[in-house]
Formats: sequence, structure tokens, C-alpha cells
Amino acid sequence: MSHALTPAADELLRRGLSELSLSPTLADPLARYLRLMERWNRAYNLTAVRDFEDMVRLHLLDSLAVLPWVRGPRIADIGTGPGLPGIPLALACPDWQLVLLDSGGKKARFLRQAVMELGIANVVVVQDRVENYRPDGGFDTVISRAFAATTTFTRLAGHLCAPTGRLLAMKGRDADDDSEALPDGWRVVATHSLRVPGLEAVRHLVEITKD
Ligand SMILES: C[S@@+](CC[C@H](N)C(=O)[O-])C[C@H]1O[C@@H](n2cnc3c(N)ncnc32)[C@H](O)[C@@H]1O
Repeated sequence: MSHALTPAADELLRRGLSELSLSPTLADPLARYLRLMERWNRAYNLTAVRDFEDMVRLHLLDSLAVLPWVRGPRIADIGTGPGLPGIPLALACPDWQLVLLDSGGKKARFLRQAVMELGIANVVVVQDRVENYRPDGGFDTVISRAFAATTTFTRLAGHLCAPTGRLLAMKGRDADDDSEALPDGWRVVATHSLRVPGLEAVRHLVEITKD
């Protein structure tokens, strides 16, 4: 069965994967994920982005563009919503183990369905508030997109990092440089400017580590 989006969205996805030096075989599972999101969006209001081309650019390629800075194998995606950036990262890196965490019940229900329907074996969905989540081990990378200001993210999710782990905050055009207000013991090591295929605007990725 074909999982095509629209000809223009499929082409954008194929071209974007190539620009990011990722395998073209990812196009099919990523398209299935978007189709599922679009189907559930009617009842669950998962994303305000409804057009497939925009979803490819703003959801899939934006999530995958951070890959060079993500260190595995244990990743946590905080406030993942419909699975962003977690699901695209999990599909691209099947050897990593990802926890996708969101406090919302509808998000968690959608994610569990997506993981099952897409046969994704390397994702665990957790419905919890990040500040209450106390897993057994720490994560190599704790990432978030559109979750909170950098300082809030650090305060709420810092406890999830392994001793050598990093926080990665995905930001839009502005990196919201509130790094001076970071909790004691944390510092911004770098703010990376990213180009996302198909998007004009530059994105930022703030990398935070323990002192
Ligand atoms: C704006 S959405 C971003 C969703 C997704 N990361 C994206 O980029 O599309 C923020 C998400 O954070 C979740 N959230 C807010 N506060 C949270 C908390 N304290 N713990 C866990 N999730 C939380 C919300 O339920 C929501 O799904």
C-alpha cells in the first residue's frame, strides 16, 4: 500500500532527506507517521500545521536537522506532543532508545498508537509531568522543541541527564538567550545555527551541560 502524501510533499521530503544525508528509505515510514497525525488531528488537535508540505518542512525536516548534535544511545524528548522531534529521530536511528514524554493524555494515546502502527521498537511513551519523572538511569541527550524557555527546560529536565549527558533546546529564529538565568551548575556550551531544508529561516539549537 502506498503511503504517499502529495506529489509536492513527497518530493520535498525526498529532497530534504538527501540534503540531510539521510537514507531515502526513511521517506515511507515518515510519510505514514504524517498521515496518521493528520488522521488523528481531526479529533485530537495534535498540530496546527495541516498542510502536508508544511508538515514535512516544519515537523519532519526540522526534527531531523538536529541529528548531528544528538548523542545516543539514550534519548529523552520532553514535551514531545505528537512525537516531535522524537518519532523522526527514532525512525532515523533505530539503534537508539528513546523516551517520548508528555503530560497530555491525548498525546500519549496518539503516540502509543503511532508506535504500534508503525512498528517502532525503540520508543517508550511516558505520560507524566517532566518534573515528576524519575527514571532508573540518566539520558545521554535530553531534547525538547517548543517546550519552554531554556532556563525552565533546564530546571525541569536537568535531573534526567546522565553525568556526561546534555540538554538540547530546539529554538526558532531567536535562541531566547536567557542562559545567564540558568540554574546553578549549568551552562550553555554552544548555540548552533541550523539550516532546515525547505525553510528560509535559520533555526537554533542550544546545547547545555553541567559545569
Ligand atoms: C507546544 S507543545 C510542543 C510539542 C512538540 N515538541 C512540537 O515541537 O510540536 C508543548 C508540549 O509540552 C507538554 N508539556 C507542557 N508542560 C509539560 C510538563 N511539565 N511535563 C511534560 N510535558 C509537558 C504539552 O502537553 C505539549 O504537548
